Amino acid sequence: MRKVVMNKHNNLLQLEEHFYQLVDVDEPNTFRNLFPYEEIPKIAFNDRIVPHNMPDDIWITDTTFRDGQQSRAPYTTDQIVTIYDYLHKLGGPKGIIRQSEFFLYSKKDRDAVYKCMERGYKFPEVTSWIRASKQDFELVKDIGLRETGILVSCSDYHIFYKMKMTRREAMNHYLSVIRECLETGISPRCHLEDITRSDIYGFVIPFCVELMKLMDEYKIPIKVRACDTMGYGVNFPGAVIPRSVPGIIYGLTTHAGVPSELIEWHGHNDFYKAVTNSTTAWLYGACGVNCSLFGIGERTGNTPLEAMVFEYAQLKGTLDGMDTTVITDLVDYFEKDLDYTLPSRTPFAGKNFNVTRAGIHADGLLKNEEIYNIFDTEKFLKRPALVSISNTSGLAGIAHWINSYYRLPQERHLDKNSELVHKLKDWVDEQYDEGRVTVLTDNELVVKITECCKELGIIL
Ligand SMILES: CC(C)C(=O)C(=O)O
Repeated sequence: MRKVVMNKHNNLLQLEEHFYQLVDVDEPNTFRNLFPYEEIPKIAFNDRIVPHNMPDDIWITDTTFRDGQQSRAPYTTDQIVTIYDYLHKLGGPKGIIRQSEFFLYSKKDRDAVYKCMERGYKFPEVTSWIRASKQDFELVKDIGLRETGILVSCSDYHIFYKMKMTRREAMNHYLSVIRECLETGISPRCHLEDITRSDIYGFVIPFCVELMKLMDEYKIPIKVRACDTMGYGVNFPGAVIPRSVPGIIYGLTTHAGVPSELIEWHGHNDFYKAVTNSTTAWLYGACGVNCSLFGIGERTGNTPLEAMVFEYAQLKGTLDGMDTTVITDLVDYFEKDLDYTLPSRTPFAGKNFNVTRAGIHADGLLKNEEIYNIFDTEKFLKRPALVSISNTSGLAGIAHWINSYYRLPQERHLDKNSELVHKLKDWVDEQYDEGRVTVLTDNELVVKITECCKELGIIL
């Protein structure tokens, strides 16, 4: 079959014989050159450069209640509904957080779905994740959902070792399940598990070509979720597939003909690349990136949803109505109600993400907050830039701590010449001279400041 490939401006990119046939190998291709197992995985380059192709509309989808919940104690129904409310508010009226996926396994799972649907929000749309069986497709339909996720693992690790099938058998099996889903009138979202260890041209593209044929036949959208299950994806220009995120997205759009709006990237953070890989997927043609709140997900976690909110704003130059302050409300909710404390250095969310310690930095912060703060964190996250007090804080750091902790208006700001600041600095130095090795807590500082204020006859 001949295949004409155009870009979005209708220019002819390629005219080629369409020969992406399934390569039905006898032995699994485990890409031992890239994944030797007894050695650290390798990143190889062929220097093939893929063009940027960011869709005009990009969005975030959420897996807090699916991949997220898989890796922690289950949320109660009320907790799910509360988090769902927050996601709705965070995503804003344009629904930048477009969908959220839910298990349907137990009555409790289904109750949560009903309660979230009762909210009547357009966004995030409630979608499901099920065992791929006729009975479950009927369940999805009965509940009133439009789309469901189906597992279609695509690497030979899964096909040969887990499913004990050949590629042909796996593909036929997946296609018959997807056909069954379409027969029920439900739109399938195909989770291509372990895509970054799969044979892209020998399995993934031929399979997706078949999916696109089914989509044509049934006139029901079929989504392709590219799952970087083990976090092996890389975004470096010229890296080889299957590790290359640009290469995978290019293959899906250009060779399998999957439209951008039907492609999602699902990343994991095993090599610290979940965020950049997701941004890369956007840049090279996927409309959706699938994320979980605070990155809570299997092992090292998924792409943190809050990070992609800020990636979105940086790429698009606008938040498009997203309310970023909700991120701080969610942090408080997770800490107070779910007893989940985020690592203190977690970007945008951890206790210390915008806390400066060293005296010399605090001095800069005091002169102009922009020197050591990433953006107006008070405006966007209700989190003013802070300095914490330790042996390296210096007078400026102490002055800044008092100004921000007591929220003193600009005209009452203390500077490093203030008597109170000097008194406190003497006390802080004493603490560390006596061998203290930890940072001073807010409470300790407040007690000491109250005492000093009394002595000096000052009211803050
Ligand atoms: C189970 C699959 C779909 C997944 O979440 C992943 O690949 O990370």
